[in-house]
Amino acid sequence: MSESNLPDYRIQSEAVRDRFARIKKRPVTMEVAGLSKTFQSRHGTVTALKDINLTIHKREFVCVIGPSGCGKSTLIRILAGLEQATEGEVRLDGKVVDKPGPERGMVFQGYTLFPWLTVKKNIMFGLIESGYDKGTAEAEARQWIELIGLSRFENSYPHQLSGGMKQRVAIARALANKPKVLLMDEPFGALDAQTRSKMQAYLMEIWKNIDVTVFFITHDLDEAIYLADRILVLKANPGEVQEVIEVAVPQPRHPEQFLSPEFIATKKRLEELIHPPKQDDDDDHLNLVRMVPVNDEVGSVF
Ligand SMILES: Nc1ncnc2c1ncn2[C@@H]1O[C@H](COP(=O)(O)OP(=O)(O)OP(=O)(O)O)[C@@H](O)[C@H]1O
Repeated sequence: MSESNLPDYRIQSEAVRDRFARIKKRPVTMEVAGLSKTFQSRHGTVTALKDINLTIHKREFVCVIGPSGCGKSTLIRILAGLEQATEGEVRLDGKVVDKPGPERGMVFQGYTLFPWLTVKKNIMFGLIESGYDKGTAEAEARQWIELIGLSRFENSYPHQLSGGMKQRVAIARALANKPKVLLMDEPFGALDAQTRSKMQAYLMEIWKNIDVTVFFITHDLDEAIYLADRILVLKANPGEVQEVIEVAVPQPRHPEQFLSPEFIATKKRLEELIHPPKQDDDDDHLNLVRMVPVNDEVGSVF
């Protein structure tokens, strides 16, 4: 499809409009209000986040995208309660977040499973911590292991699993505690392309069946469009909201939609926001100096 034939990325079909209207009527799960974060470093003050405002409704899937250094990880760490805001606040069901809590599950890129525990015991760990007796925790863990299709591996250790399997266990472990919000920081970033797309489809499938709100950071534009109801686009220096996009691609999502006009139009918009055309005065061009003479190529065109 040529660019001139693309629809405006903001145009929604009636079904998509209705879906967003329904989402907005749901209760607010998480609210980010006037959030700013500065760090003091050797080079001075870094404004990692500046005046971020966002309201996320129950069972919404929000993706965050932006160039390196725009504050994505800082934002998710503040939502997790691992980092404190300099200004503003985060509220979960109306309560201010100031420390980690069981109502927020986390899945990060590095496999955060306990290497010395089996799949089953990794999933049981949080359940026992939150007061389940061993028998109930074990029964609950088994249900999750079945749901993620790893029953044959319940007694395996993380090093015996592939990257995709480890992330499935990490997701199950986070969801077993029945969090209200699942915070995911580039959870599939370390996976090869094929495993990554399987994991995306798989996460969609789980999310359809579970009452959880998802906040998901990614560098991958296709991943953001495929997964998200809304995409929060940040810019760097300082980390500010550029745009919040309601994805016009209908739900439920399926891989054929990657070629749909709405998908391509949204991707084009994200590319414009994240990789704007270079200005002449940009100072990040390569300054290549030939270090050794390559006489046979002088004047040649290659
Ligand atoms: N503990 C810290 N001390 C000082 N500066 C920090 C600290 N943590 C983050 N920063 C700075 O804050 C800004 C945002 O960092 P952050 O890691 O949140 O960005 P990001 O969007 O997640 O980056 P990437 O996509 O590369 O992971 C960067 O300029 C970073 O150098």
